[in-house]
Amino acid sequence: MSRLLILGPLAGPLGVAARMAQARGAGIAQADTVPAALAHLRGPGADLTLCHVGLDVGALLRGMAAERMACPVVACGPEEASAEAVAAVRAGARDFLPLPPDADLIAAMLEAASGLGGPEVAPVARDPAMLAVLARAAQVARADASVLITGESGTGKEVLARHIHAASRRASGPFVALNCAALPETLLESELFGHEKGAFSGAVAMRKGKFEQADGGTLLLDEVGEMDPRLQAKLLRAIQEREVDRLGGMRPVRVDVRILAATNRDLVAEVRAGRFREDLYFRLDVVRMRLPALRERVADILPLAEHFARRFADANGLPRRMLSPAARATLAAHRWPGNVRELENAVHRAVLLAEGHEIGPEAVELTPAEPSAAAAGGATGVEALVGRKVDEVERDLIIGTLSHCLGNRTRAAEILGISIRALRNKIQDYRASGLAVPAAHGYAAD
Ligand SMILES: Nc1ncnc2c1ncn2[C@@H]1O[C@H](COP(=O)(O)OP(=O)(O)OP(=O)(O)O)[C@@H](O)[C@H]1O
Repeated sequence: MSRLLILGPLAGPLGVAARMAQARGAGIAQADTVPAALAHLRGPGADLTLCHVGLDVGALLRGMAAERMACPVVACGPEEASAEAVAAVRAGARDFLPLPPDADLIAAMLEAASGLGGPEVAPVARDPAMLAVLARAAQVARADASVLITGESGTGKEVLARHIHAASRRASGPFVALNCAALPETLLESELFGHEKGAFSGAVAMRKGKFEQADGGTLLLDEVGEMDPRLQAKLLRAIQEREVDRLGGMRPVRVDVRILAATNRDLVAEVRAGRFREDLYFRLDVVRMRLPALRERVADILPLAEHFARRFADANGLPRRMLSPAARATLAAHRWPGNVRELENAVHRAVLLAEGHEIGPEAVELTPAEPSAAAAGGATGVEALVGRKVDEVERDLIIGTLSHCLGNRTRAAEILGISIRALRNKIQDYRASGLAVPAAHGYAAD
C-alpha cells in the first residue's frame, strides 16, 4: 500500500482528497502542522506528501531539504490561490492540486509519485512464460530469502515485488520501495539508513531510514545496480548483520526486513566490470526471477490491454468499452520496446481519444518506428522482401526468432504463432539441409 501524508485539516476538501486516494489503495496519515509532518516523515515516513497552501509549504520543503528527506510534496488549495501555488512550486513542490479535488488528478498524482498507481491488483498474466514466473513467485514468497528481479524497463518488476510481499508471511507488515537511481548519494544514504540528531547541520532530530520503516515487512531496492560502491558496502553490512547504522549513530539498530532488489542492468557484467560488489551480488541473488519482456509473452498483451482499458475508463469516469478487433490486432502486432508501461500508456491514450461505442485502431497511437514492419504492413518492410521466396523468408524469420530467444523453442514457437511440433519439423528440415540452427541453451534438446 502506498503511503500518503496529508498536511492540513481533514474536514472539507482535503478530506475528500484523502478518501479518493484511499479508494485508490493509498494508506493515509494526517498532520496539522509542519513540525508534526516532519516528525511523521522522520518516523513512519511516506511516499507522497500533500500540503495545503494555508500552511507554510516553504517551511516544510526547507525542513525536509535540511534533514535530507526526499519524499515528493504536492501543494494543494483553492483554485484562486494561484500566487500561493506559484510560490509553493518555486519552493520545490512537485505540483499543485486545486481543491475541491478532481478524482483524475488525484489518480494521476498518485501514479506520478511512481509505483503508486491504482489499487493494488494481482498481476495480469495469461502467457505460459508469465504464469511460470507467478508460480515461482508463489513458491519463493513464503521464504524470507532475498530475491533479485531482473527484466527490461517497464516489464513489471515492482508489480512482481509487491505481489511477492502480498503472498508472504510479511503481508501485514509494510512494503517500502526505494529507487536507488533517483537520488544523489548523500540523500540516498539518509533515505536508506536514516540519521541521528546532529549527524549533519540540518539534522535537528533522529530520522528513520527506509530499512527501519520496512521493519517487519519488505524493502524493494529498485535499480540497485546504480548504487555507488560506498553505499553498496553499507548495504551489504545491513543485510549481513540485520542491523543498520544511522548516519552519525553510535550503536546499530536491529531490523527485520526482507530484501527484494530489482535491476534492468546485467549485474553479472557490472560485477565483472568492478562496478558492483560481488559479495553484495550474491547476497541479493539468493533467488533470481527474470521477468520476460512483453514481446516474449505475447499472450499477455490483450489481457493486459483489456485490464488497462477498464482501469482507465473507471479512473476517468468514462463508460467501459471493448477494444475493436482491429485495435486488438494493432496492439498484438506491436513490438513493445517499452513493455507493459508502454502498453499501459498507449491504452490510456486510446481510452481518452476513442469516440464511439468501442475503442478503434485510430485511437491506438503507437510510435511509428516501433511496430514491426511485417505486423504494421509497413511499406519498407514488405518492399524489402519483394523478390524473395516465401520459404526463404520463413526460414530467416524462424532462425532469427530462435536466436532472439536464445534457442528456446517454446518461446520461439509462441512468438511465431506456430506449434512446437511444427517448429521442430522445420528445424529438422533446416538441419538436414546443412543449416546451423541456434542451439537451445539450457533447454531440452529437440
Ligand atoms: N502484470 C501486470 N499486470 C498489471 N499491470 C502491470 C503488470 N506489469 C506491469 N504493470 C504496470 O505497468 C507499469 C510498469 O510496471 P513496473 O513499474 O512494475 O515496471 P518496472 O519493471 O519496475 O519498471 P522500471 O524498470 O522502469 O522500474 C506499472 O504501471 C504497472 O502497474
